[in-house]
Amino acid sequence: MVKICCIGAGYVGGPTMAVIALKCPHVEVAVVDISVPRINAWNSDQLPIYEPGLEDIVKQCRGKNLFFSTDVEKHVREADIVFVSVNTPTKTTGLGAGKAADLTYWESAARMIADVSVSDKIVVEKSTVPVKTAEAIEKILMHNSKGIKFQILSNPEFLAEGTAITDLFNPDRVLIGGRETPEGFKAVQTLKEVYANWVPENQIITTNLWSAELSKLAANAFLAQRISSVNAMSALCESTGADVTQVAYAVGTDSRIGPKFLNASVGFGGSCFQKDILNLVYICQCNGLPEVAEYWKQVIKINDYQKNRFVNRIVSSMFNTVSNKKVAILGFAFKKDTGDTRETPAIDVCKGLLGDKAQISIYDPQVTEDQIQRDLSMKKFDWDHPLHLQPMSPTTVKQVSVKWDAYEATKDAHAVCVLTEWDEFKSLDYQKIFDNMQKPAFIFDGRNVLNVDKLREIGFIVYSIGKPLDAWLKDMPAFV
Ligand SMILES: NC(=O)C1=CN([C@@H]2O[C@H](COP(=O)(O)OP(=O)(O)OC[C@H]3O[C@@H](n4cnc5c(N)ncnc54)[C@H](O)[C@@H]3O)[C@@H](O)[C@H]2O)C=CC1
Ligand SMILES: O=C(O)[C@H]1O[C@H](OP(=O)(O)OP(=O)(O)OC[C@H]2O[C@@H](n3ccc(=O)[nH]c3=O)[C@H](O)[C@@H]2O)[C@H](O)[C@@H](O)[C@@H]1O
Repeated sequence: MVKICCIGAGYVGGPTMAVIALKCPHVEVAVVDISVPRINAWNSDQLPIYEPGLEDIVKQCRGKNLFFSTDVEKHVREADIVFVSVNTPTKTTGLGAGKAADLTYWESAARMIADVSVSDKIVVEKSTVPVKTAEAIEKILMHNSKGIKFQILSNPEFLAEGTAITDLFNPDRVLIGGRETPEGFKAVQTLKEVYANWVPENQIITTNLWSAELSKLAANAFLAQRISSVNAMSALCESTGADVTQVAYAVGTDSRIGPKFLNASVGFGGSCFQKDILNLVYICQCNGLPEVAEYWKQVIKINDYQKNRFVNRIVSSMFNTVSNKKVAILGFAFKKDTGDTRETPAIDVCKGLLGDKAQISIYDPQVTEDQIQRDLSMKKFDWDHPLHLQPMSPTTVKQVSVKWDAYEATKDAHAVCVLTEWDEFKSLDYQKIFDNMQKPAFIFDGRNVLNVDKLREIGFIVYSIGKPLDAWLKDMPAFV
């Protein structure tokens, strides 16, 4: 029986390995992690991450050919293929701080693999890493290997949170990069055979190592660039009376451009887009390509601009101050169908409003109060380290309260902001919400999910990203 071990039981390691276990009953899969609470949760009824469809698969396979364990060394030693899916955060100090990828966790995993191995292994980069990381990993493994042979493959993951299981079941492609040597080709073939259990062969792309590593950074950069492009247009739409949804539709029907990923928003979030682009920018700078670096940096700048613009729009609409006003935040996760808050635009919007002394009342169907308080008090990039290295008990931000109900959160509020596109926000009773709010009652829709005409009929002053402005908003000084 082929044995697979995955180091890192996170948003990627957990779902990816669960699907491999489901699709390959003849393969034994162990997912290991240094975080005891995380592994305990994987072995319980309350999985550590919320992902539609995941629980069913884990229940089907756990204890049969899918195991979660903190005994990292044992499972690595026994495995034929070792996936490494650990954190690759942005460096916060030292050389490349604020841009470069911090490979501390990757390096320690590689050293441990070299230490404990007693047989040849294929080591697979599943984490997103800077191009040429495989070279460094190879050096660590080779210099510590006591004669054991390792083949390094790059097999970046393209799943998106909230749709991870369907993405893994029907990936647009699986990408495998390896050394162009007989041993390298053989290793690529071995991994290809695993995926071929459910992915059509013509969708399994094989490349050299560097192309695979760079393609992952490139794909995320292209995706984020689309959002920044449409968000840049949204600002122009508001100034001109064009409607960004209509513009995006008209542009997206061009088959060369395509309709997906053109939803204007309060800004993109998630653990990877910003981190990976910053990393790309750093790599370009290190390779003497400042113009290319500047080009990609602009994607982040527009994203920051969009988040600031949203906060400024709220404050300027509300007589230029939100001091002591209650602002209800609907949605804190970085997108719907996930409880993940990493780099969610809600953090920046809330911090911006808190900076203007607002009282904030937050409701999200999947995010806990502890997580929200943690996010609002944590330093930039601290969130992307293993749990046990994060601040233990967050300082409570006093002007923030967290509710378990949208009606409770919006009661007596001066304004409501929709920051995540949860489906349930579309069908709330907005008449009831309006009746219980201070007047004038404002709604700022950062996701363009609400029925603007209906809200205006009820009496709300409505702002929707990239849509023609209410007369009220037009008359307010444009601090945006
Ligand atoms: N979250 C996502 O949707 C995607 C993430 N990625 C990439 O995958 C990688 C992992 O991301 P996530 O799963 O989101 O992170 P995560 O933070 O959810 O999981 C990483 C896990 O690795 C564990 N870990 C760290 N060092 C370890 C070590 N030395 N030994 C054992 N366990 C260790 C941590 O405790 C943590 O549970 C990152 O490089 C990310 O860029 C790629 C595609 C999608
Ligand atoms: O490397 C990664 O981590 C992953 O990053 C993204 O996946 P994810 O961040 O989970 O979610 P997306 O659906 O891409 O959304 C990212 C952010 O962009 C926002 N977004 C997305 C699409 C859109 O049209 N507009 C928009 O504002 C979302 O609300 C969210 O905040 C990519 O889509 C995955 O392919 C990739 O594997």
